[in-house]
Amino acid sequence: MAQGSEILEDLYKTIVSRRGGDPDKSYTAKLFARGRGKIAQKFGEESVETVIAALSEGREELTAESADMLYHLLVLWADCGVEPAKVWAELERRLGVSGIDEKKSRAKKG
Ligand SMILES: N=c1c2ncn([C@@H]3O[C@H](COP(=O)(O)OP(=O)(O)OP(=O)(O)O)[C@@H](O)[C@H]3O)c2ncn1[C@@H]1O[C@H](COP(=O)(O)O)[C@@H](O)[C@H]1O
Repeated sequence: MAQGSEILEDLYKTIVSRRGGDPDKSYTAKLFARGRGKIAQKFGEESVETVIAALSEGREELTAESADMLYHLLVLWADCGVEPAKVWAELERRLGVSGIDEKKSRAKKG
């Protein structure tokens, strides 16, 4: 099975390729045509559905809702021109930095 990041990179490429496509043939093209507000709204809805699945449904539902949420997040990144590699780099930069320590250093700065 492909690595998670490879799947997300491939999906991102597919999503970008749908820009300007036929909204009757591609759900992604339909989302792009409806604009960033709609894409962000769909991501928000899928995020809430993921929370509901985690709190009151089973692992299968949580898995499916997580996939919906990730797909819509990638459409949002594509619409905003954020490449997945940028996000991987940010996550890599944070590797080994405790979230607790990072928050403390922010409090000192502020
Ligand atoms: N991973 C996904 C994916 N996950 C969810 N969805 C679609 O997201 C939609 C969510 O349904 P909703 O009823 O919530 O959304 P909606 O119909 O816009 O509802 P409203 O907001 O209009 O009320 C469904 O049509 C799902 O099929 C996805 N559509 C596409 N992909 C991937 O994107 C690729 C390209 O898809 P197309 O652009 O459709 O060719 C596919 O091969 C998949 O790999």
